[in-house]
Amino acid sequence: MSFRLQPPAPARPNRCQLFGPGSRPAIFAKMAASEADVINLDLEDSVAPSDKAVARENIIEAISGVDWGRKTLSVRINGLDTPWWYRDVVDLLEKGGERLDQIMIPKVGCAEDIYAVDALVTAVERAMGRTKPIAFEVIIESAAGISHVEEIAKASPRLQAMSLGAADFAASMGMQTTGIGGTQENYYMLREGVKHWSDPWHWAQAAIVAACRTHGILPVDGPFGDFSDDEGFRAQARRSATLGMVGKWAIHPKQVTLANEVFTPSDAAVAEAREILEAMEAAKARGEGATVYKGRLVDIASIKQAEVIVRQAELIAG
Ligand SMILES: CCC(=O)SCCNC(=O)CCNC(=O)[C@H](O)C(C)(C)COP(=O)(O)OP(=O)(O)OC[C@H]1O[C@@H](n2cnc3c(N)ncnc32)[C@H](O)[C@@H]1OP(=O)(O)O
Ligand SMILES: O=CC(=O)O
Ligand SMILES: [Mg+2]
Repeated sequence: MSFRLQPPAPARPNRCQLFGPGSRPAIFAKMAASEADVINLDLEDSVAPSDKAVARENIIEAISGVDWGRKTLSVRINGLDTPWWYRDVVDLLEKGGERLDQIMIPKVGCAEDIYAVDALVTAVERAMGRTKPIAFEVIIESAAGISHVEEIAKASPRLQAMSLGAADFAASMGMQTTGIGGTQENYYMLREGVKHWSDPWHWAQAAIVAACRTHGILPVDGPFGDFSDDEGFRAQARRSATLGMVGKWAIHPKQVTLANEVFTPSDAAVAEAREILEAMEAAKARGEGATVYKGRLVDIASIKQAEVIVRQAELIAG
């Protein structure tokens, strides 16, 4: 470990973030009754421009009017390039009550975007005498966002989570696809006439995970658009979990179970992690830093790997 220690990410479950348009209040209670760890009420791209004001009112009413249980409650505000975002922030904080946990800032391109929202949020919080500071989460979904991902990750102590937004990211990068996440038909290598598909999201995900882990933020995989393709969702989510992401968005309620399944370590994985910790305890008692577990090397780094899995399981168990 460097002299500068890696800070821990917020200790809360974030396996699934369920989205719903703020212009569709009929689904709010269904969202609250879901098994998602985080609820994202949307004011941005799932809401038509003509519905922005009414969606804001719906959400303000629902923040205190719906029982959200122990879920993290987040509202996605409009982007900083729109005329709506400042009113989103001011009204949510002035009229929304203390139950709101988090604001999601979309399409961030640089640290100054976070600074601007932080300044406004701080002023309204002080004016209102709010006692619970609002947390931030951001979406990396543009060429500028991914280019400045590390400076964004350290932009504010309010920042708790960072998602990859595959749809806007693809558009901003000029990617030749209308698919939202997952396998892209034309992204393959050819060897002896056989196609081998690669993962076009991999590098952006890895950059996000590295920035998040450096600064103690939760890295999250964004939407998977084809909600009729459960296996496609699982495959995308498994790759994200393997890379270090802690959860994934659900854009339809049927994706919640899938995300929870993938981002909850299996009983077998937790049992194996605990066995590795025991094997290393025994090794330590013998004065050894390395030993053999099921025919393979485990050493002091394996303790940290096993602890990641055990900590995830404990966090989810509450
Ligand atoms: C891509 C880039 C992004 O920014 S993604 C994030 C922004 N997008 C969103 O928030 C979209 C969220 N999803 C939705 O609006 C809807 O799920 C869409 C995809 C339009 C499908 O809605 P709909 O045609 O009603 O689906 P359905 O008939 O299969 O619904 C079955 C039951 O589930 C309900 N439902 C629907 N959506 C949600 C939701 N997001 N959260 C909770 N419940 C939901 C429906 O009301 C329906 O319930 P019931 O069985 O009639 O009681
Ligand atoms: O906001 C999410 C996206 O994929 O775009
Ligand atoms: Mg987007």
